[in-house]
Amino acid sequence: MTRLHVQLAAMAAVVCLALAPLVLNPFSITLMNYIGIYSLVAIGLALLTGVGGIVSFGQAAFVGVAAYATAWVSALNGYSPWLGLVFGVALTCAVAAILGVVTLRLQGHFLSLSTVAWGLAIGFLFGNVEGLGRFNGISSIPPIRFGSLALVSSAQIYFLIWGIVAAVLFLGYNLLDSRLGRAMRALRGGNTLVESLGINAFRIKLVTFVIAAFLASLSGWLYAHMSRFISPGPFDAGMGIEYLMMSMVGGAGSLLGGVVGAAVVTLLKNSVQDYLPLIAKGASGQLEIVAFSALFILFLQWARQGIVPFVARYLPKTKRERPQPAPPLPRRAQATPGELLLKVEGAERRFGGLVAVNNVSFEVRSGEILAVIGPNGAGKSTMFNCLTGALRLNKGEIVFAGRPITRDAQSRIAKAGIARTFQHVKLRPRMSLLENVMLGTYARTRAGLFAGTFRLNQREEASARHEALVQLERVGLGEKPFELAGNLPLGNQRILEIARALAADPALLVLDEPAAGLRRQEKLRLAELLRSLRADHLTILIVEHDMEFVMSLVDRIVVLDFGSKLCEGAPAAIRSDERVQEAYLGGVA
Ligand SMILES: Nc1ncnc2c1ncn2[C@@H]1O[C@H](COP(=O)(O)OP(=O)(O)OP(=O)(O)O)[C@@H](O)[C@H]1O
Repeated sequence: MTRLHVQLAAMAAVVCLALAPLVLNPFSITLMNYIGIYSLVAIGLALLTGVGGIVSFGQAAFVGVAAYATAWVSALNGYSPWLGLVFGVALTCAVAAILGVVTLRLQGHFLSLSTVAWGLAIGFLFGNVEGLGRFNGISSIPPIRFGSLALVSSAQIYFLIWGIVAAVLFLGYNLLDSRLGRAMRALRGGNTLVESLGINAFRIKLVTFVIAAFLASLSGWLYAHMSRFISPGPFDAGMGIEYLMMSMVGGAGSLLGGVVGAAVVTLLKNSVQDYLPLIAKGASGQLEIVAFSALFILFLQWARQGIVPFVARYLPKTKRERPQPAPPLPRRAQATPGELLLKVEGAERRFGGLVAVNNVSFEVRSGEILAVIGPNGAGKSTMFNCLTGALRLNKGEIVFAGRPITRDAQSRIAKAGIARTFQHVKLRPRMSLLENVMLGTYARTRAGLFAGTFRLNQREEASARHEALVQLERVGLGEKPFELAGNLPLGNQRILEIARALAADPALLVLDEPAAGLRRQEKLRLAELLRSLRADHLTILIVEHDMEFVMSLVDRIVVLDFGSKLCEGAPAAIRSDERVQEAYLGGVA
């Protein structure tokens, strides 16, 4: 399947949607309108929950904020619904930004629970504010107007609703395929991965959160002016759960899944309401919820990943063109070989009473490969994490390229030129090799939200794509750039991480046990790659267990034992040092 096929399918869908009001009865058109309105919220949730991994139960509250805002502006104060749109969107985004700043630093379940809390709180607010009509709501909301044309009938507002849904899908897919979108898709890999790429994880979460709220606000605005009456019910916590259900049914992480999920849940609910009274006379009110929940549980059992990803598995994959040469991305000024690049002075890190790193000092000079070795628990990883900003030192100082970085955030350290790999590989398995490596170019590129959504980033994207391909070829993985990273064997996954780090154009490459879990042939390939990188004057700091691997590769070695530096020197000297043999090498030396 080519890009042309995808475009033709999208055009066919647009034509079908455009013709639908001609063949559908008014009831079905109204149902379609609701599906469109719900889709906007579910697309936002696909971004927030499916892509970003932030489970929110509170989106209905954002729909409500915009619906009440526009009703207040237009019905209670007599201004245009368009002013209501501006006010509703601005207010919702502001509320989301404040809630996001307060809650998005929470981790895991606590974050989701906080969405329940504010979802409930905002929902209750609507029913208790005198000026918003309490539980009676606000009526006589005017219709949206285009000049003299008022969108009164459901067939009239249909085109506006679905026009917005189509635009949101188009722009949303542009966004996902951009620098910012890739950063959003990396969020599920955890903060450490994201920050190690020079990305401010909190800022990306906040942007994603506000975008989802923005889409909910569009939905709220349309809802208020379509139904012309609002009350707290449609914005309560129950509806918040339903939106989440829609995005999961359609396929969390798939924007199109948001639309499919909204359609399936709305139609299913409608059918349950229609047919249940025939089966259980009299008790249908409560049974409806039971029947609906049972269907959802069955769905979770059998098609957990959602409808769109399930169907997509059986469709032919879109063929992509190999990236073409493009103007290179900016490069950083590299230190001259032999120049002092990194200086660690009196580093100390404690965990409670345990001193994991104790008064450790060493230097790395530009162009060399330095290994930090030591027995299990010697403090290598802790030292490594302090260097990259994942942990803070309790005492001591780290100076990189002449600048103290001791208290810098991880993303700032990454931007300064330290690129890392992980002991336990951190890749995005559902992203291609090329996209994984493109993540490494984040700090070298600039395109933001606007440029990404409106495709004003194409020159920079072409450069980033080509840079990623160059790095893939450099490490020997250039043959199948569109393969999914999760399909690679472990050895190649480790090498792919190195390519991603190289795409950042680092001044210092830090590798955390790169040979762990590799077979002999894979280790030889890795050593060959690292030698070729040294030939390119790259500076490498390596934490490794495999002595054979380290001895034949590196220029100097620092040995840690029980958190302290035991000694430092060339591999031959370290190999023959009795203290090292005793502490660590044992029979290997
Ligand atoms: N987050 C933590 N909380 C408490 N103790 C920790 C933490 N991280 C590490 N430690 C302790 O600090 C000491 C040094 O651990 P570290 O992981 O840095 O050693 P290492 O040399 O990397 O070991 P390995 O080779 O097994 O990875 C160990 O005693 C470890 O138990």
